[in-house]
Amino acid sequence: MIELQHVTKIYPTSPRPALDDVSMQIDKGEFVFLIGSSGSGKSTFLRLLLKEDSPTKGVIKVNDKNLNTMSKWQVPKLRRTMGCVFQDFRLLRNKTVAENVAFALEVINKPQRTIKRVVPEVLEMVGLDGKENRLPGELSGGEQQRVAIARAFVNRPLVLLADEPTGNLDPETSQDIMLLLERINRTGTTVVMATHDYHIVDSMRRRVIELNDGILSRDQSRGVYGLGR
Ligand SMILES: Nc1ncnc2c1ncn2[C@@H]1O[C@H](COP(=O)(O)OP(=O)(O)OP(=O)(O)O)[C@@H](O)[C@H]1O
Repeated sequence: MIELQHVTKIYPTSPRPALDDVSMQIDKGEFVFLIGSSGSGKSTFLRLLLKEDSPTKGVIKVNDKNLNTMSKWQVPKLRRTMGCVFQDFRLLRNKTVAENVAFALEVINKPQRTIKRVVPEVLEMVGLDGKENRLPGELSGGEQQRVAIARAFVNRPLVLLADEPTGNLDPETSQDIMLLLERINRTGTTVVMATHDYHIVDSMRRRVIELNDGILSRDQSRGVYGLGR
């Protein structure tokens, strides 16, 4: 599903590699935590998967497609197979909950009748039915993140990439968001989540991949945040 072979990323302005000879494989349906201190390369890893940037060396494959040799016109198709969720929600402030989710389908030219059918379905799934006409500013942080997850999932991506999705939420709301991500994972969607939240990692016991100054320092199934915790 996701494969990295000896991937190195060196930014022109920075002498130290952001990723240094990283190899790994993530299979369909896995739930993976990507951990590591600030600057260890987690966001770089996610950006390379989305082909927002290219590796300096090495090969990245998503769904058996080599990203290095993929032509420009194939990139939107690649991105359609990957939903993204961020710490800061990134919702459109002047669109309602339903419009935010519908927008993700409009930009890929889904027919209106499909949009009318699937938007309420996904909003119900994330627990937001009854709030479809609210603006993001009229929602709590946890509810805003649910909208962002609905938007990322509405097109049933193969992979959900989440960069610190609970970073702005209190512990209880974070737990609710994790239950939702687990539910999405149970539908067969691979979830890769970068996080600093050790409570969540320790309580879920999923695969943990740790980066340390760009080097893959740990890959553990049913892992915890810090060894010896
Ligand atoms: N566009 C860029 N240009 C130059 N250097 C960069 C760029 N983006 C990231 N870096 C550097 O690459 C390294 C890895 O950064 P990255 O953002 O991937 O880390 P991270 O693990 O996601 O950090 P955080 O947990 O703080 O989000 C850091 O040393 C950072 O300064």
